Amino acid sequence: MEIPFTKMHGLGNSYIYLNLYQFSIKEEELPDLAKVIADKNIGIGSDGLILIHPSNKADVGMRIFNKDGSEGKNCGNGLRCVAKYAYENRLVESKNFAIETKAGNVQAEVHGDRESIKEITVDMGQPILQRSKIPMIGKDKEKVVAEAFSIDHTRLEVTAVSMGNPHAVFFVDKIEEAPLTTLGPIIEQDQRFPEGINVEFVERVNEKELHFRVWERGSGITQACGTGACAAVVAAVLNNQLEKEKEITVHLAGGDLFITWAMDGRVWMRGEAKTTVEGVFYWERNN
Ligand SMILES: N[C@H](CCC[C@H](N)C(=O)O)C(=O)O
Repeated sequence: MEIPFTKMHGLGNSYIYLNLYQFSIKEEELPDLAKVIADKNIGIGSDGLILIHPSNKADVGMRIFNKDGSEGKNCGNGLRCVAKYAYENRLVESKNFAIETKAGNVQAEVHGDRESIKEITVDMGQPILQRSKIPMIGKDKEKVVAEAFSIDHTRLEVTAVSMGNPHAVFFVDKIEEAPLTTLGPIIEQDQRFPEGINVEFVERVNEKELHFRVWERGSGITQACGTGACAAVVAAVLNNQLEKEKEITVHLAGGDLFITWAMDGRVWMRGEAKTTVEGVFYWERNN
């Protein structure tokens, strides 16, 4: 099967993008396709697969699949890339339009002209803070903020935030000492998170900056995570480390994102999106 694709990334968080306005693929084939296409040896190599599809709920639709073939419900870096692709390829005419995700619609705006889009702003909506909606098991109190969380003989404090997809945020004194590779995969699968979890370690630099590293559910360490950066800023405000309404620079491994948790409760994300490769993937279903 010949599959036309575009590889794009947001701060090094790369996905293979398929334009389902051009062709279709069976639903049951998507997890296997995501695993193969994201594999650097037998596929193209990326953090996962993203579908850009016609929508009857918004101007354009996005679905995200992780490296392991599991489907996520939202993807901040993916949303910026989808917005760039949709505007450049005239799937939408306006610079400001709605994108459907499995977590609901978001509003995106591209900045710059069609030939040179500088950056994209996305209204990521309100974070979800109620334990049972993260989801996280335990006594269902309003929020999970700096809750004692022991794992693998290590005592941590977790703040849980959903941006349509679940995030466990842990504050550390020095980001370079964050136990990302040791505790990331264990926390991802911990039974306290019935649907798994994206894991972020965050260091507060000052009242307008955070350092950030992530172990993603279904993809492992990535260079950046847009929904994770939003969750980190929300968690920092909840822990009285930052204030609402200020634009925070989140320093991720792959670069900077600019996040604001506005007084009305909505989270705004601003950042780049890049196209790196266009081509055809030759998929033999048995590999
Ligand atoms: N990299 C994405 C998040 C992927 C989330 C996915 N790992 C999951 O929730 O299962 C981002 O930029 O927001």
